[in-house]
Amino acid sequence: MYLGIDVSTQSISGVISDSEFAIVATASVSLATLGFGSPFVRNGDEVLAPSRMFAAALEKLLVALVEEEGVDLGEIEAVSGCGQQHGSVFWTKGAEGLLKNLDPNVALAAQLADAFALPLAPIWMDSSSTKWCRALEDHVGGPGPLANLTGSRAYERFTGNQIAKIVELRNPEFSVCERISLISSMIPSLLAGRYIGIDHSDASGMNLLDIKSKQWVPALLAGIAGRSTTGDVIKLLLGPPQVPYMPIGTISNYFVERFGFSPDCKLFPFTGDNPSTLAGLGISAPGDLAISLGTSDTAFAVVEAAHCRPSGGEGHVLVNPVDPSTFIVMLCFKNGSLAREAIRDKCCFPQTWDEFNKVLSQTPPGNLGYLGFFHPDPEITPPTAKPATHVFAPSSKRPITPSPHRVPEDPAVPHKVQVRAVVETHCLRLQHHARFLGVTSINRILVSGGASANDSILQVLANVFNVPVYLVDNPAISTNAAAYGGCLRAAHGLLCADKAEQIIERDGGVVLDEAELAKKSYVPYDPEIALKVVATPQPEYVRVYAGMLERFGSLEKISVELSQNERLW
Ligand SMILES: Nc1ncnc2c1ncn2[C@@H]1O[C@H](COP(=O)(O)OP(=O)(O)O)[C@@H](O)[C@H]1O
Ligand SMILES: O=C(CO)[C@@H](O)[C@H](O)COP(=O)(O)O
Repeated sequence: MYLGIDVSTQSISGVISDSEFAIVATASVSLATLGFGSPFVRNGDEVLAPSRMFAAALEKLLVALVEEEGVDLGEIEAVSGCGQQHGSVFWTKGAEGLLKNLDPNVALAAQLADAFALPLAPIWMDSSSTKWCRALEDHVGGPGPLANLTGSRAYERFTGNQIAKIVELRNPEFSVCERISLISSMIPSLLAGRYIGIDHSDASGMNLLDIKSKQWVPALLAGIAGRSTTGDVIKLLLGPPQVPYMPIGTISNYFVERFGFSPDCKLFPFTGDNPSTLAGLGISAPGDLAISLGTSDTAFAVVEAAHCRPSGGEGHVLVNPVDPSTFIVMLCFKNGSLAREAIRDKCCFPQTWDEFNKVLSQTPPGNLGYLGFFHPDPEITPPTAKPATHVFAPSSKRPITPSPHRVPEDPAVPHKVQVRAVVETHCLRLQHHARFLGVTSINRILVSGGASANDSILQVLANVFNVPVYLVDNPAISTNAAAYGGCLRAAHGLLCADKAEQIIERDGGVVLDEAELAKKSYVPYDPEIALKVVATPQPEYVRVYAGMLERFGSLEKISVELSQNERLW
């Protein structure tokens, strides 16, 4: 059996599959139930999470699999998984010693009370590093050169810029740091009982990795080091980037003794949650667009290397963790589920998704000409510096709302209009910005994430994109696509390791082309077998949305300008 684990923004999930990838068990634990309060803390533009919470989450997940699902973890042959992207973990001096000597009789998080130089570390929602973003871009000649090298212009949540900020503002804490992990490399480090490197794919979300050579870029490491440290020190703190599909060792004694894992259970690098979802949904075909409607809304697709054209504009190019001969292109919107929830809780009674859908059905597609932008958090795509809410009446280019910061209370914007506006805007922005990904034609959309359970939202998505929307026809997978990707990647890694061994035995010390090996060993899970269509385009409404796209683009620009410049109010 394989175990896939996903540590995302609001929960940790585990999926166990058999060797044919059929689901054996699943479990999920809300991060809000672990005794750390909310899974993240907002402090102005900073958004931070307690690193120790992720250790507590791993423990609670394994307890749930054993005690509630009755799984014998001794049957797990290999483990892989993923984490919310970009979030960092700053281990303090001596922390690896703690990992190596964990006492199986004591809970994991309790033993890591002194393990972190920064008990609270930035996660992907943090937008506080703008100054360091501009400095890094300047350091290499601007956003274009940085994007051509790393796949993205400088983004606030990208870990390199967050490290630069910590080097400058938190130097006493930084100076006692012995290792920097991403959340995705922290979890396998816990499982292995030693530090595990950051995989190529999640490393592409740091503004530090050359996505073609898959090495840290010395000039960028020096750029984030500032005056108080050096690029070489940061390189040591990050450790070498990790090949995503090669084994990293076996599980540590702590997990063998405490949870009954086999000492032979193999570990493979964890990756980012979006790349892992790509693996879980089996996205490899041209024309497939994955849309994840989790805390963030993201859209991503696979592109051939030849078509990968980072330009310093929108979106990201990431290394593909299952096929290194291709890349992933991705867009991320920060105001996804939490913005929809805010409108639901304000406009719907009872505050349920069923009621939300009922209210949505009270207005026609096109919302009688109303369009609304709801950003309780500063947005990533397109970037805004402040939270803002703007609702535009039909034909108007000036928002109705009197305050840029609050969801409008104005009776001129009925609740049902706001409900439709948040859904339509979220779908229109995906369509509008997907054009910049370089994905030439989209034939179908595969959805995942919490809101993919909502057929009414998916119907709007199908009408806006004018393509059918598919869901994996198994709720255990569709609600856990990122964790399921961990099972598939663990199997892929085992195959790569076996092939590597055969080649060495057959040919003696041949130099392995690991990328070629990965491609040959990658048998994408065949999604055709298990996919179901959940929404098909309705021609009369497709026309309505096609007619709204241009206005959407110009109103989005106005909304961004207004939110940058409060004086207008
Ligand atoms: N039926 C639904 N309709 C719309 N949104 C939903 C529905 N069910 C869950 N959600 C949203 O899904 C979000 C959680 O999604 P999930 O993918 O689990 O998040 P993450 O992976 O970021 O932790 C919640 O914030 C919730 O608002
Ligand atoms: O920042 C990004 C991607 O670049 C986010 O998509 C995070 O990876 C969080 O994912 P979810 O918890 O919303 O799935």
